[in-house]
Amino acid sequence: MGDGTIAPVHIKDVVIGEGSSKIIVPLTGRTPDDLHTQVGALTGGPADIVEWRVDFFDELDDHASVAAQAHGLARQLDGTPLLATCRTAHEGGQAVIDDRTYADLNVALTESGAVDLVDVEYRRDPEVVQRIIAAAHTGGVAVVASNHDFDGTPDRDEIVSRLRAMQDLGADICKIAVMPRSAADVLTLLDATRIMHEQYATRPLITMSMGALGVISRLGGQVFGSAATFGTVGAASAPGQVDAAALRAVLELLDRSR
Ligand SMILES: O=C1C[C@@](O)(C(=O)O)C[C@@H](O)[C@@H]1O
Repeated sequence: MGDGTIAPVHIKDVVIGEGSSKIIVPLTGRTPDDLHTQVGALTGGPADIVEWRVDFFDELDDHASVAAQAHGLARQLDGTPLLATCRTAHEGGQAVIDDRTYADLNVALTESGAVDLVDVEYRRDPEVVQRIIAAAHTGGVAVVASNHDFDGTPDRDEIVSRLRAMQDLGADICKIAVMPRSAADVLTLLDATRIMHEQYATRPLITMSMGALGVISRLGGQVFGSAATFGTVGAASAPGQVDAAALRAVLELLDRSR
């Protein structure tokens, strides 16, 4: 049981789980040149954290090249924390890889020394998940355990139980994205976030209801206990993400009213 105390996660100058919701901007470039251009467009913008969606990268199979690209991004980001995410096709991403390759890739990323956080799909093979979490923690990389449901919204207890399972695995941050079919589904996600945050969480959560119906959860999720939200500078990485600058304006408005 959580006792209402969430341990914030400190990544460079950013504290997740304290203060305003953090804005995470995804990069979806396929080549080093595309990625360089995308990072260039972030300068002076609202990104607190940048997510590299490694599954979009053309050279995904070459782990040395992935690690080199991570270093290139970290250099160009110059202090903005970097989250590496390989989203598999099981969870709505581009990567069609087996669990062992998934583990090798994520371990290579954590051992590169270039990334600050790594996304781990907690429903991959349990040994694989443990291997990545151990490697990340050995290297001082924070683990964002994740789960995506692009087909629908599980019921409230199921969402809470998935977030609790991620926490029990030793994740530093627990994240879930679900697809609403109705306004009630959006409320289900928000209420599950609230229950988890108030009753069980000992670490920060990131939750969102995707698609057009779910946008409200990306704007106001922090009221219910979501510590970060994804917004775009250019291309989106999931349905329902809104422009990061507009998102910043909304977050500031909410902060001013609190
Ligand atoms: O897990 C998430 C959340 C996300 O799917 C979203 O809905 O904003 C976007 C992904 O890039 C990220 O890895």
